[in-house]
Amino acid sequence: MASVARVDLDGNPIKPITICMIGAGGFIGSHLCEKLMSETPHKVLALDVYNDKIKHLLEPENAHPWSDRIQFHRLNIKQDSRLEGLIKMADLTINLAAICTPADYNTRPLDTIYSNFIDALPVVKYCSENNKRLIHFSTCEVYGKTIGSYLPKDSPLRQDPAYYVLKEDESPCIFGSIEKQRWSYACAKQLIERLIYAEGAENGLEFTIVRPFNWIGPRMDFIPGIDGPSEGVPRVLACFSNNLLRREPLKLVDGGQSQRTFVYIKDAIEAVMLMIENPARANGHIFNVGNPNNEVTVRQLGEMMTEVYVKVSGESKLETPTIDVSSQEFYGVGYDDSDKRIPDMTIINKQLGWNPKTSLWDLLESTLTYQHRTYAEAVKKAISQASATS
Ligand SMILES: NC(=O)c1ccc[n+]([C@@H]2O[C@H](COP(=O)([O-])OP(=O)(O)OC[C@H]3O[C@@H](n4cnc5c(N)ncnc54)[C@H](O)[C@@H]3O)[C@@H](O)[C@H]2O)c1
Ligand SMILES: O=C(O)[C@H]1O[C@H](OP(=O)(O)OP(=O)(O)OC[C@H]2O[C@@H](n3ccc(=O)[nH]c3=O)[C@H](O)[C@@H]2O)[C@H](O)[C@@H](O)[C@@H]1O
Repeated sequence: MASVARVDLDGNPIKPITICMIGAGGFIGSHLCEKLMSETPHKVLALDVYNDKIKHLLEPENAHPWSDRIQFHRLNIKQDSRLEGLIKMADLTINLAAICTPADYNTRPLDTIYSNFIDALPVVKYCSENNKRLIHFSTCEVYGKTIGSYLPKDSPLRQDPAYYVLKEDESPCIFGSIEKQRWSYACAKQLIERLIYAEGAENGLEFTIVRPFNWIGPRMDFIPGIDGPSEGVPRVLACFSNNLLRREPLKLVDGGQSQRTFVYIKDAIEAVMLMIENPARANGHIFNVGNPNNEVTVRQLGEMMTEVYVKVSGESKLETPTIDVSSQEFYGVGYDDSDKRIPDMTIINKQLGWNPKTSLWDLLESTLTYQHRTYAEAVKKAISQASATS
């Protein structure tokens, strides 16, 4: 329910605003819309090509108290003359639209670059020309590889945080060669960040850039063959969930040695809310949003997800829970990987006082409970239909 006397971090009352949210039908957008509808008085113009993940917020038969505060506009920002008008109607634009699954970066590099750079250009331009605030979603991938990854394997400096902790205002962006098309996404995101920063410096655009570090939770991506293409390759949470639901071994790319820090989507959404409602503290900043305490190798993630799934589903563990696959076999030519991603939290702590709360075990428990409840029956049905026709 929208509360009456909501105040910002400086004790000032928060005025209701209208937000133009582009990519509102995706994973992050769906959680942000849910939060804005259930806990604030703000209005959302929700733009996307799809709305399946926010249908529960839009259906009139549910007679939600917020039904006059959310409006869905089905449009593709690549070619739609309504975009500028919608940005003008809002106080703030949040741009989430992007191709952001690694399986696409090396196999559809042109679509990836167009989506993450070219298609975002008009959004930045309209915000700048109409003096509208912009919160743009970039990625932790703009850091690329750590400095430490270039040191000799046995160098003691690899243990020194100066060589791996990622800082918004200091760390370089280190990508592989052009043949490693994996970096097409990170490079496009870096250039749009630079363009937004330049619009701020030269034309006074009020902007905030968000660099998410592996946000995960319910509604992330799709389960192949159930609510997405059978041959599709989603991000790791959905890949491993799919394997667990189908009782197949989890595939560890190049031995699962890469490291990631995972943050629960609900914790991360709190950070975005603080940015929305504290413009004076958020404008002009780039924020890492992640959980430095939840670091694991991908192999450890697979092992933990296996344990958690046994607990929430009541099913037994496979004799061979994981298998190794090469990145070339799994993603094709041109794949490369970030070795390690630990966010420095100094800036977000200082500006917004935000800290993540949820441990990796707890966030996997609630997420895999959701995956099991949502998909287990459908997966069983699909498997039995496939065996009946083969
Ligand atoms: N989830 C994460 O941990 C994470 C990490 C780093 C960066 N990000 C960034 O955050 C943003 C949102 O990520 P997500 O995980 O919610 O992804 P998502 O794929 O679930 O959501 C993106 C949404 O944008 C929409 N979209 C894409 N192109 C569009 C277009 N041309 N016109 C209209 N809508 C379009 C898609 O339909 C989709 O619903 C992306 O910019 C992504 O690069 C996410
Ligand atoms: O989430 C983020 O912060 C960013 O990073 C992700 O990149 P990445 O973490 O590499 O993507 P995942 O698909 O989640 O893969 C994580 C790791 O698991 C591995 N993996 C993935 C899938 C699988 O089945 N097995 C497996 O070992 C990958 O090779 C990679 O090392 C995506 O690029 C973006 O969504 C986003 O910008």
